[in-house]
Amino acid sequence: MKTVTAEPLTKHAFRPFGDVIETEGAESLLINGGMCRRFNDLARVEAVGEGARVLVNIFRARPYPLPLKLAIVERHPLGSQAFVPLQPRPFLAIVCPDEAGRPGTPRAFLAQPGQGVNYARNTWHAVLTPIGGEVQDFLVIDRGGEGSNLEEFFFADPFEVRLPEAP
Ligand SMILES: NC(=O)N[C@@H](O)C(=O)O
Ligand code: NI
Repeated sequence: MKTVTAEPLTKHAFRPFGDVIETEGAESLLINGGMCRRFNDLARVEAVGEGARVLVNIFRARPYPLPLKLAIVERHPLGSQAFVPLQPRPFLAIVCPDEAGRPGTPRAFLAQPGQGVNYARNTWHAVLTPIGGEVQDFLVIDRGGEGSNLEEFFFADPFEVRLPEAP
């Protein structure tokens, strides 16, 4: 089984797959008479196709044991999908480049507390992957409407996803 080792989640590294939702390095402005700082326009939300609309959801997700066996990835051709943790704990964002309509080698990004992700429309990704042993809630922003918004791919040879060795 091929091994994928998680790498730090950074805007630059994640750019080909979507957005990192975080205040670090984000443009912001003071609003409400100086009582609030708005970190603005952090992700590109897309919802296309017949009857498309943006959904705001909460996912209460169970954690996965590590190392993770990754046998399937998916993508949403009609919309983006954002995951923002509601508890400040790490999670894994696993994505693949598209290679002529099939997912290439996965890349796993370890999101730190304070980071969320937005998968760009049609980006191959693993389903929501909390780690660390506790159920975790996520605010999820994605697309509703008509038509099929899910394409799945089953790897003939699953990958093993693990965290980097402690320094
Ligand atoms: N099924 C669903 O709403 N969630 C998945 O798309 C996912 O990426 O977790
Ligand atoms: Ni998804």
